[in-house]
Amino acid sequence: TRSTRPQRMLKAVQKNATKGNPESVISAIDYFCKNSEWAMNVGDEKGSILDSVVTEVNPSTVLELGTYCGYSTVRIARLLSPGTKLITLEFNPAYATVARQIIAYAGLQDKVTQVEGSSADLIPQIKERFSITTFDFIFLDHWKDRYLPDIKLFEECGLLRKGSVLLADNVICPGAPEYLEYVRNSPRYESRYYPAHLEYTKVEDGLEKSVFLG
Ligand SMILES: O=c1[nH]cnc2c(O)c(F)c(-c3ccc(F)cc3)cc12
Ligand SMILES: [Mg+2]
Repeated sequence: TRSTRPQRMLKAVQKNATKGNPESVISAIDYFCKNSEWAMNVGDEKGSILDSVVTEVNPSTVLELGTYCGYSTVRIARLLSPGTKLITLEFNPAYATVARQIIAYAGLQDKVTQVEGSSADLIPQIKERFSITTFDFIFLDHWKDRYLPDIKLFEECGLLRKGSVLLADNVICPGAPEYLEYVRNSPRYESRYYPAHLEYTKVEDGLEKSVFLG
């Protein structure tokens, strides 16, 4: 039976990247998406913005919503301080299976805890299951309709502290207008938009960075 796009992406990583070299894994995926098949990785332009925010925050506790094939997981994990782990959540088991192999190929499996399921189910379990009090950094890249309910869930579950940074992908395309309206008008957040483009295209998109003010 025909392979899936994530499986073909994994093959491209295994063929073109160097095992244990995260930069080469990132480059191999970007090359595949620019020259073979578009895929919904955050990409190199928005990925560089992600890198700069992660480096600035230097987080001890990290959550990613939406693993997909692990591209942004690798981008984030490669920048974390020794001993720091990130939790990444994926709803689609086929995506999670490919991500596990791509993260392992990059040699970053010890810095990543993969969880399969829905954010609505996972978020209320995090404190208990992972002994986390609050997150320093959260990357929202799962489903635009879950951005707003999930940020409210973070607040309700006490997972944010003064200074927690949330970075959301795709706030323009496909777009998360209700989320933007909330973080930009709530007195509890300081929000800033980073303009960029939809991965591997000229279409406008960008990242919204929102700092929880407590
Ligand atoms: O569902 C998504 N989850 C997370 N990230 C996405 C993304 O970065 C996209 F570009 C897109 C996307 C898909 C098809 C398009 F035509 C445009 C954007 C979707 C997602
Ligand atoms: Mg995205």
